[in-house]
Amino acid sequence: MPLVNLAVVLVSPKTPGNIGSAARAMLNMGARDLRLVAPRCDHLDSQAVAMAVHAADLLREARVYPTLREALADRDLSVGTSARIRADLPAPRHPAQVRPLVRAASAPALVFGPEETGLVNSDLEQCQVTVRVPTGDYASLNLAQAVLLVCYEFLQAQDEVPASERKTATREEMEAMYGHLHQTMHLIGYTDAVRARHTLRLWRAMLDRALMSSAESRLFRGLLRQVEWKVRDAARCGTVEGKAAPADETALD
Ligand SMILES: C[S@@+](CC[C@H](N)C(=O)[O-])C[C@H]1O[C@@H](n2cnc3c(N)ncnc32)[C@H](O)[C@@H]1O
Repeated sequence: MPLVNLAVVLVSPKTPGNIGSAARAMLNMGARDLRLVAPRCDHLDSQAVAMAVHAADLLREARVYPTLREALADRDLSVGTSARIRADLPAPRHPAQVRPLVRAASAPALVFGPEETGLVNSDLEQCQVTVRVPTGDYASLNLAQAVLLVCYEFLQAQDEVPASERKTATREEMEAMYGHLHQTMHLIGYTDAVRARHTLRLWRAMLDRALMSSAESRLFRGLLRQVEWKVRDAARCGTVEGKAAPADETALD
């Protein structure tokens, strides 16, 4: 079965040959949707076309985005990839461990980083999960080889069970929800400008694990709207019902 609706996102790739080889690897695994975020070279360069071989159409059809957020907006699962383990982010998983997530998704994306540096933390924060292909001591795979291996793993997952009918929230809906959560946290004094990023990161990791549906993300935002309304109404009337939570109950970070 081909990887019907999988998008492969290359963030800021530098070398045309790598983009062409990545396109070839995608076609090998049955994926066709290539997305480039702020590429640093021409993806239709002759070297890219030569390395793509029969996948040159994927290069011609590739879409270019200014930001990762825009490239992921219509996706319901985004999986980051990294050769490195980062101290300040959740540990990456073995690719086989994300099979249940892949099976639940109807519009997944795989995100790969630039050749020299890999994805930065703010890119990985936009992914529900990060995977790392186990290797020998030298962990850094060539970009196209990483695309081939991780797409292969996705293919195995999709082959096991047909895609679910459940409508998982898109990344655009989830990002809008996180923006709303951020705003509400500030309004109620749950966090401040210094701690906000870290606090939100903890909440994002927890809520991303829930694989919310569109309806559930709207339900959550309904709760946030009610909190906002209540706080503003109390401020208008000069009363606040109930007590604020003790500091140690809210201080997760
Ligand atoms: C050449 S690597 C970048 C290496 C970079 N020095 C780093 O430490 O992340 C280019 C991209 O291939 C993917 N990649 C390379 N090795 C990987 C591995 N072992 N597991 C998962 N992805 C890998 C990642 O997307 C990475 O950003």
